[in-house]
Amino acid sequence: MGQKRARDPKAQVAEANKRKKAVKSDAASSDNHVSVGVEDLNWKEVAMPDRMEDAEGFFGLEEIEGVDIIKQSDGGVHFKAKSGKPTQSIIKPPSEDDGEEWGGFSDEDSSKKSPATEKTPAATEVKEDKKSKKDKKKEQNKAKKEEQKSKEQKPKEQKPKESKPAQNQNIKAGLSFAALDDVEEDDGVDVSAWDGLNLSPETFTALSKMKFSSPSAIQKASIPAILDGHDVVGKASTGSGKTLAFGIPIIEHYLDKRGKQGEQSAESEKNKTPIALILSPTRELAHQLGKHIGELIANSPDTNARIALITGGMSIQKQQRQLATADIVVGTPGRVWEILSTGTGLIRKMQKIQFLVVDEADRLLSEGHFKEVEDILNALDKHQAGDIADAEQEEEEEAPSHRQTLVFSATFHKDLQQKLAGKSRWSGDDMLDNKASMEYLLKKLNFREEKPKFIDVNPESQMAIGLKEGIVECPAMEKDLYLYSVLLYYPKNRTLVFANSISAVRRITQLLQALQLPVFALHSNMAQKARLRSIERFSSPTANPSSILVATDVAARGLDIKGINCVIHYHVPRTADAYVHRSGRTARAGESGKSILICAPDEVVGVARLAGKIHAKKAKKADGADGPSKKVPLESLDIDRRVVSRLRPRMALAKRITDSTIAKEKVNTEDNWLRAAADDLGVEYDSDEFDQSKGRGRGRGGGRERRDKEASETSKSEMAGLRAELKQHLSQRVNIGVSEKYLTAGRIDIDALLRGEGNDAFLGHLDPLTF
Ligand SMILES: Nc1ncnc2c1ncn2[C@@H]1O[C@H](COP(=O)(O)OP(=O)(O)OP(=O)(O)O)[C@@H](O)[C@H]1O
Repeated sequence: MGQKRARDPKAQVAEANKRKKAVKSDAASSDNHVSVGVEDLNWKEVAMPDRMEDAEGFFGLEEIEGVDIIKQSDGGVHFKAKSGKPTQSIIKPPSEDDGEEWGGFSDEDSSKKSPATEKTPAATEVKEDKKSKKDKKKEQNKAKKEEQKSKEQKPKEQKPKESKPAQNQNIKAGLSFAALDDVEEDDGVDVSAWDGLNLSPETFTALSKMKFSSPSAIQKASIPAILDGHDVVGKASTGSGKTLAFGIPIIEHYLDKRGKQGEQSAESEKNKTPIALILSPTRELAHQLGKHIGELIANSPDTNARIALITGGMSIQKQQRQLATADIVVGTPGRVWEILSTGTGLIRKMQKIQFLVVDEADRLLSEGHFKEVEDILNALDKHQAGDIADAEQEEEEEAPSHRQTLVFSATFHKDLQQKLAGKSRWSGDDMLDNKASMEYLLKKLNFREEKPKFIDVNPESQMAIGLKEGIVECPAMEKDLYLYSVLLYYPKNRTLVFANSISAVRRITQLLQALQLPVFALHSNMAQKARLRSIERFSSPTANPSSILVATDVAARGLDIKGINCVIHYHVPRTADAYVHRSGRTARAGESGKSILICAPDEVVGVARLAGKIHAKKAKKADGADGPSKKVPLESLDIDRRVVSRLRPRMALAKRITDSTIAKEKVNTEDNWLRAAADDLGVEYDSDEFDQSKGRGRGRGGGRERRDKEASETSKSEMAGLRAELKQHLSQRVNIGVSEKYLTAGRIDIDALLRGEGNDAFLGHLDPLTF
């Protein structure tokens, strides 16, 4: 095993005398268990690469062969000769040069300077030093493979408990000395549970550093299948690690390919083709996928796979440049197609990908992305094609693909699932209706195998194990008030609130802002930078722990934000799948979390049906009988009505402020638009006249328009008055009359209030909410 270090001339001088002593005493000993310090080793200068462009990183590097590393209790490292080798073979022999100051680089091989070096027992290694770079690489690869092999053969119980696998991987051939420093600080975890998945040492190191001590069920099942070259359709609950289930095999393929090709020359770098295309339904998810796989790469020593992020809302030119040298492409279908179709030779490059990943497949293959996904798939499979004209040629039967197709989601429709699993036939006739169009795309995925491997690790439930589900019933017109109450009941919780429309997201955000809660918005009408900023502010570790993100379903899929403890459905989700994905933003990676539906009386039946559908299999199993389940999966949460009614005045004021602000914005936008139109026509614009001609205030919808107009006419001073009044309310007690405690302007810590302070009487019965 070889080691490298950065050469430090000063340290050489300082250690010279000490080294002489150590050399003498160790040379006298024939015991190969003797350990020596870093400066006692017989370091050899690393040969310069053939091409000067590759030289960066080689200057000043020295290496040594045949040593084992011994970690010291004080965190430092010592070295000993590998078993069977004498200590002398690794230590620097006493030489006249020892006391000399290092004079910088010279054309001469430093090993030639000292005749003594040539006579040492380590002379064979000096010769090895002169070997061609190619030979060295070969040896390194061989050593790496052997190391990996011996690791796999090693029975588990022989493995040390803590940190060892990471260390073993870190100290492999070819690592820089800086990486060795990392070993000392390495607080990685034992990753022996990943044994048997046939992963590279680099990936072991990365997993250890990322503290992923064991694979999740979907990772354990999918990784070997993908590494074996199968097409895989993977289904597993939200937050169960699906990204790395396909991310790890992609990186393994990258490492393998790199190992076979050796060092990338500048030329091959220019002609390089990506190995994977990962398609995601939303920009945020694409960014997250890139980040997550990027973390794996960053923690994997000597792994420089490049990721190109191809999503809307960002500079096309930059993305085109990134794509030219990318190993992995992650993107949304619209932008990916835009770039592929306008670039030169990009389609041809992309046709060589080894992996096509369709994440959140049931959404990606259905909603809104149909045309672009179809275009991309068409282009990927036209093997003789070099441009779009070819890609758009008439349909022809395509040969099975050389690439692997990996399709992942937490939810697949039953019949879609059966088709993916090859259990039912594709219908050729009805491909034009809506539902069939998804089938059409699935067929277009062009799996390389007749039946992809269908891996469903949680057939009973799509919901995460640590998730608790509750429902709060309230009058239809009081959802705002109940939302506010629930938020107050859960202080110090990072909460994601889902609404069904962009306008509702805007309104709720403003309302909660007026109530002085730390709230951010996320919807698809926001500029991309603002979207990312909202997520960043909501999720950053330094963010207020009570942060609230109000979002449309753009945030429902895939987003992995640490520390979301609670998901609130302000509007009932439109489908059972949407409920699963929304709720899946909490209770991720084995954590616990709560999902709360705020429900008007007329929504209850629909919700019960939805919940029944999701929990059907699980409930049946619990009941131990066939037929409809008797168990109600959602827990009904009672909020003390007295608390709610005390909050009502705050809410009324906050609503008036919000309605006025929104109405003003609306009137301004309308006015600006009409003014511009009148300008274009060369006529004078009079808003009152326009209102009269439009019949504002009369007929259907007139009441609403009148209210909007009135709200928009709230004067500045009236607004200031409302704000002052609200401020006063927020600072007042919401006192039921018994306790001295009160709900303050912010959000009270009810747990703290309950701890030994006897506030049940004040806040009423709170137990059901602590589900
Ligand atoms: N083996 C592991 N051990 C511990 N944590 C893991 C492991 N693999 C992944 N994670 C973590 O689990 C979280 C969820 O992973 P990921 O986003 O891949 O889930 P998912 O199954 O794709 O979820 P969704 O269906 O919502 O998209 C991430 O924070 C990730 O870092």
